[in-house]
Amino acid sequence: MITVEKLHKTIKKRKILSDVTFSVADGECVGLLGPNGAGKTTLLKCMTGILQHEQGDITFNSNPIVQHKKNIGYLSQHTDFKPWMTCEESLFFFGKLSGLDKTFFKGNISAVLEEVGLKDKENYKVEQLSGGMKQRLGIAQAILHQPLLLILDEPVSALDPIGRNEVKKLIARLKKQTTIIISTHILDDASEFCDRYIIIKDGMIVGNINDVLQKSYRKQILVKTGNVPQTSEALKSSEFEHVEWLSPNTFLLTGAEELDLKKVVNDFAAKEMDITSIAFYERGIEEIFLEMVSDT
Ligand SMILES: Nc1ncnc2c1ncn2[C@@H]1O[C@H](COP(=O)(O)OP(=O)(O)OP(=O)(O)O)[C@@H](O)[C@H]1O
Repeated sequence: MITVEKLHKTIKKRKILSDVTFSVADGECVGLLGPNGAGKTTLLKCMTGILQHEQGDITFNSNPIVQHKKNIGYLSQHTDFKPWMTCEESLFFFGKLSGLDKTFFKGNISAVLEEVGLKDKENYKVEQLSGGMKQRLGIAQAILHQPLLLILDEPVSALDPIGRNEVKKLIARLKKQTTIIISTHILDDASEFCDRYIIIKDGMIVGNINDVLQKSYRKQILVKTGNVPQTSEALKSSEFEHVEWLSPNTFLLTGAEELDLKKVVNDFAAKEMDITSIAFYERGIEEIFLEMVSDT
């Protein structure tokens, strides 16, 4: 379990993180989402010990996280591989640079390259790799020492759809064996592997999308209808808090409390409304994210 409690970080006299508190359970894959400049990279760097925070605590299984550096794998937003080195040499170089035990990680390089799907590229130079392959090499470097916690800063944002797909598949595999915290701008991608999302804005945690999803579920029903004039009349007499027409024959019902779908269907049937489809409306994470980070 990782906990971040009342974290404050100032850079050049400017407050970058304020009172940041959250926790991540073992085995979770948590998305850290926020607009540009929200403080995601700063937060992740504080968690890896690259940056020092001035107030607050970050713990890993109840101990200060700095004592657990060997259990953390980190992929920074911009990898710094040398173009002339091969994949194998790159991993060896970075393993040595981060003070890993040589005998251990040397034997592990082959297995890790296999894990990220680069086994047949071990003698390729970095300059010969595609964007997706480079990012997978970055992840290989982050998992070389078999960390318990993997921190990935924007692993997919700079990639084309093919590269994104390669990296997404890899993350989906890794989440079965490691706790992952991942910052990203691409919400659709995040929804493919994240169990939960933490939203950060202006250096503060503004909420948890899952709480909003849970609270709003069953309060809205999306209906498609064939007989619009009669439908409009029937809705006037109903108990719904709000009716929003999304297209000439589609409307969204909002209840003050959770709605009973079966009852609504029966009521509409009694009023002889021609309903072609009816279901609870599930809001997307993008919609909720934009609402949470908007200034209005
Ligand atoms: N070394 C630094 N010197 C000055 N300001 C900095 C420094 N590092 C970060 N900042 C500022 O801190 C704020 C948060 O930056 P950070 O990189 O953590 O945000 P982010 O959410 O990761 O952004 P992005 O999504 O654009 O990568 C920004 O306003 C940034 O300009």
